[in-house]
Amino acid sequence: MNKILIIDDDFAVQTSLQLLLQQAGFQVKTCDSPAAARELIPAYKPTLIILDLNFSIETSGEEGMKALKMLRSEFPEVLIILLTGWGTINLAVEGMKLGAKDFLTKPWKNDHLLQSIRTILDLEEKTERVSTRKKLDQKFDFEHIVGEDPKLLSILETIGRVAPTDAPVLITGESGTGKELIAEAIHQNSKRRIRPFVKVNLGGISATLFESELFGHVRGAFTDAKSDRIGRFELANRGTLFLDEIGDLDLSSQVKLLRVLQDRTFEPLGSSKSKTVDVRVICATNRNLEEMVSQGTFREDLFYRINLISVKLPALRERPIDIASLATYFVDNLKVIYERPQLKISSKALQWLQTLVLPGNIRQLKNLVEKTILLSPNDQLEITDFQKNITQTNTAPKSALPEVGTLTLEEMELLMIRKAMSFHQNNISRVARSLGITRFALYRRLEKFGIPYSEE
Ligand SMILES: Nc1ncnc2c1ncn2[C@@H]1O[C@H](COP(=O)(O)OP(=O)(O)OP(=O)(O)O)[C@@H](O)[C@H]1O
Repeated sequence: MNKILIIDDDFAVQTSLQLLLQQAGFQVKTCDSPAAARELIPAYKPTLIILDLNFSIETSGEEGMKALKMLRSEFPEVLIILLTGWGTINLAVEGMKLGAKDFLTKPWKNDHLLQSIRTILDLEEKTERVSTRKKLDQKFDFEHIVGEDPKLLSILETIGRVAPTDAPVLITGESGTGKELIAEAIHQNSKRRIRPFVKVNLGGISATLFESELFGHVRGAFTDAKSDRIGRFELANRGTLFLDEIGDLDLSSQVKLLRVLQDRTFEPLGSSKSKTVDVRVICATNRNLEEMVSQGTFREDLFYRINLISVKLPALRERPIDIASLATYFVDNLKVIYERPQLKISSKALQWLQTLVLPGNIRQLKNLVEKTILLSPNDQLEITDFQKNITQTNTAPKSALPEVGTLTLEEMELLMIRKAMSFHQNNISRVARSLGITRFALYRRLEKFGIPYSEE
């Protein structure tokens, strides 16, 4: 049984938490100071500690932070959840940086607290690593997600593991890398799957629209509000809310979002009646939120609230081994839709597709395949069929170097190797010669980038 220790100098808080957690099946002890906790922990060996940051002797929270530092350094294996008031939420953010697993604001909601504890314990327990696609498919439902690149497999492993918990997930990655697909897969593999998956695109949304869209409004709340409207939070109740382009949200909306994520309550625009919801939140963005936090354009507390788990999807150019299976998958789907059962891609064309620079990632590859199918009368699609549908900017740079900042040196190296492989039809000696390296050095790089080859 998991053991919990509550550290709080308020007797009322101690008893109410103890009662709640015991009823939920945990073994619980309480103490009223960090010093007492230090005595107790070695013998009691709690799995998780709930630490109140605001001891009543002083309200700045400094005492609580000192306690957290002590606990992290002396008992690093114990999981810690912080309790804090709204006034000191910045301390909780500092606490997350020091290794606390989550923070809750007072007054806490019992079910929210229990959910947070269970999620954190669950995540700690299931650390088993699965490595092959086959194994993952036996355990989870990733039906529409194609790919075997190790970077993708490790992402699928993570989302499979966290899907059943209520942990918020932040998905980052360039446009078209499959963020929405991953969000859907998390929902699909969770116990919320029979409930709604609601998507909201926050890109370019104004502050008023944000409120009425997410929280709903009552009739007359503003000039155009002719009738009541249910917000997306309520629609997603007991399901999953997918907030796309979270990095585009303005600061005043960020604070409103933080409140509802903290308290799980909100008021529709124009209403004073609070509503409570049970929603799992998944966010996505192609922006760098950490950088935005340091520039002050994204709230740090919101950042910590939404990314208990974060996954970064690789760009398609970082997982070229999946290009062939993705293209084949799109053809297999489209041949049914367009009633052309004989459609396929020649192996030369599949190899050629792997040499393309596709800044629009999987979406661009999908569009290219579809356009080619629509415009080509042939059942076997060849390089020339694809070439007609791809604009110059999409193909590998021919003479000029790409813009600074668009590619790293390593990505450039990978592109040049792929281009040379394609040009010399995988003849290793010629490829090595054209790149000015030895065959041995080329093999090493082919291994590193996971480019298939046959030894000479
Ligand atoms: N691994 C994959 N297997 C099959 N199809 C995929 C895969 N990843 C993405 N796709 C397809 O590529 C298209 C783009 O994916 P998606 O919309 O999820 O990307 P995104 O990262 O959310 O893009 P944006 O940032 O522009 O919103 C979709 O049609 C999706 O079904």
